[in-house]
Amino acid sequence: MPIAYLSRRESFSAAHRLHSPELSDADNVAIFGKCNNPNGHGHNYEVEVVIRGEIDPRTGMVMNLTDLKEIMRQAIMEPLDHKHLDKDVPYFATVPSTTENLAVYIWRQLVPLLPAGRLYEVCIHETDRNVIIYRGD
Ligand SMILES: Nc1nc2c(c(=O)[nH]1)N=C([C@H](O)[C@H](O)COP(=O)(O)OP(=O)(O)OP(=O)(O)O)CN2
Ligand SMILES: [Zn+2]
Repeated sequence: MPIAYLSRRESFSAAHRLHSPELSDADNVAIFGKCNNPNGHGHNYEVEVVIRGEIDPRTGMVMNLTDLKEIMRQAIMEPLDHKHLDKDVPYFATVPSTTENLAVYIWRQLVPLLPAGRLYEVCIHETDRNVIIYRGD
C-alpha cells in the first residue's frame, strides 16, 4: 500500500527564559544574552506534527486528521498554550527551554498517544526565521 506523510499545524503562545542551571549566571548571560532576561519573553510558536503511514484502502487515510487534532490538543495545546514554559511545565524546571528541547518534549508527549512508529517529525517555528526539526533521534 502507498505510504504518505500527513501533517497538522497548530500555534501556541508561551513565555520562557533561556537559562541553564548547569551554567554560572555570568555564563548564562554570555551565552543567552537578551534571552536570559530574568523576566522572560514570549513567542507565538508554530508547531507541525508529521505522521508517516500506509494509506488505509478502506478509509483512504493515513490517520484521521480529526484524531490528530485532538491528540495535539492534549499533548501540546493543553500543557503549553499561554504558559510560562520554565514555571508551568515541570520538564523545563531544569532543562533549558530552547526550541530543540521543546521539540523533544512535544515528541515525548505525542509518542504514547499515537500508534507505534507513526510519528515522523516535529517541526517548530519559534520565530519567522528560527525553525527546529526533530525526528526522534
Ligand atoms: N539554538 C537555539 N538558539 C536560540 C534559541 C533556541 O531555541 N535554540 N532561542 C533563542 C531565543 O529564544 C530568542 O527568543 C530567539 O532568538 P532571536 O532569533 O535572536 O530572536 P528575535 O526575536 O531577534 O527574532 P528573529 O526574527 O529570529 O531575529 C535564541 N537562540
Ligand atoms: Zn525565546
